[in-house]
Amino acid sequence: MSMQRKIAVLGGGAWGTALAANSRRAGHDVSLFARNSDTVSEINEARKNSRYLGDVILPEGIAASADAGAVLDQADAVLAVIPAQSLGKALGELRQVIPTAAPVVLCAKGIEQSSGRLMSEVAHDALPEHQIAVLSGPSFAADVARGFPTAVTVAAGNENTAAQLARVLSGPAFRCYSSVDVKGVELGGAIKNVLAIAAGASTGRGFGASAQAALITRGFAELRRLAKTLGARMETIMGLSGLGDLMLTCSSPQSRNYSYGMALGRGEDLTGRPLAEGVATAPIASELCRKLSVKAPIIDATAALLDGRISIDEAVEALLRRPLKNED
Ligand SMILES: NC(=O)C1=CN([C@@H]2O[C@H](COP(=O)(O)OP(=O)(O)OC[C@H]3O[C@@H](n4cnc5c(N)ncnc54)[C@H](OP(=O)(O)O)[C@@H]3O)[C@@H](O)[C@H]2O)C=CC1
Ligand SMILES: O=C(CO)COP(=O)(O)O
Repeated sequence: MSMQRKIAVLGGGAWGTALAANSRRAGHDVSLFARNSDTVSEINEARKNSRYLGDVILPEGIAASADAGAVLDQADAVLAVIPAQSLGKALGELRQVIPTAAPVVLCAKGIEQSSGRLMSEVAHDALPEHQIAVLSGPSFAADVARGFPTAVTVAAGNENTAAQLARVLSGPAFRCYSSVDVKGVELGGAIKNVLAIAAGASTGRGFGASAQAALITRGFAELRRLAKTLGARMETIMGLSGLGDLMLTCSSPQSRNYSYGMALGRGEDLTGRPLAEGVATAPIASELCRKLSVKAPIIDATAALLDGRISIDEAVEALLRRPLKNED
């Protein structure tokens, strides 16, 4: 059986375009829905998406369109690459035109601020008759768009669906591992963005590498606690979509969340910056932890910092002054 499929990508930003490029390199028929007509023409005519991916040249044959119905027609799999806070509304609007046989792979990393729902919960509510999967892991769009080696995890509740999607979405330099732990995979992606803002803020404020390592490690403990409480598997949290993505995002200014944190730490103007999903996820992640009685002082401090309730120095002082405890 030929592995060639029709892959429909929803979202013409950095990650949607990079995943379209990867799917094309994997030999699929690829169509991409972008709502911006300049993005559509540039992808079709110049094989570029300069607004989001600079001068990266995309593979031939990605068919971009602002007509979602045409993009989704006959699709075998759908990659939903719309930011977390807009995903529910967008999927609800597209429900009638997403083929019910096509699994919908969620690629956004975040928690819906208005409801506290994880992306899979948002999608199940918007598309109750579709199979939902998630793709997450350490993967900068620019790296994937350029065809640099990358590994991610694809999770679906059904083991065969996850394995099939991993086969279909893997490309020459893009290796997908499969998992049935949907919640674990999406939690890692959502929480690492919050922790990356904290790590970036620490760096931007001028604290050293030791502070950064402490924040990442203790932030990871908060992710583990939350994941355990929500029934995710620890192996997932220790894997690509958890620890792997945390390491990547908390250590590179290529990350928009980390660089947002750096700008915050330096006291720079934060208006007009690129998407940093952790900004919207931090307050709801903090609230979720509070509701579940999960101790998450770094997530809480990041939410308070973003909200302007405390300064970085006050946040650090409060973290350091907590009663001494066992390292668990
Ligand atoms: N960039 C990366 O390296 C990675 C990103 N991700 C995740 O992928 C998600 C998307 O990120 P990314 O692509 O980088 O973000 P970008 O900001 O680069 O692009 C977002 C895209 O989504 C479009 N969009 C927003 N709302 C809607 C909507 N309602 N309907 C249709 N399109 C919409 C925007 O359209 P317009 O251009 O018209 O504004 C834009 O093209 C995020 O959750 C991110 O965390 C995951 C892994 C890697
Ligand atoms: O999710 C990502 C890498 O895995 C991209 O991170 P940023 O959204 O912070 O750029």
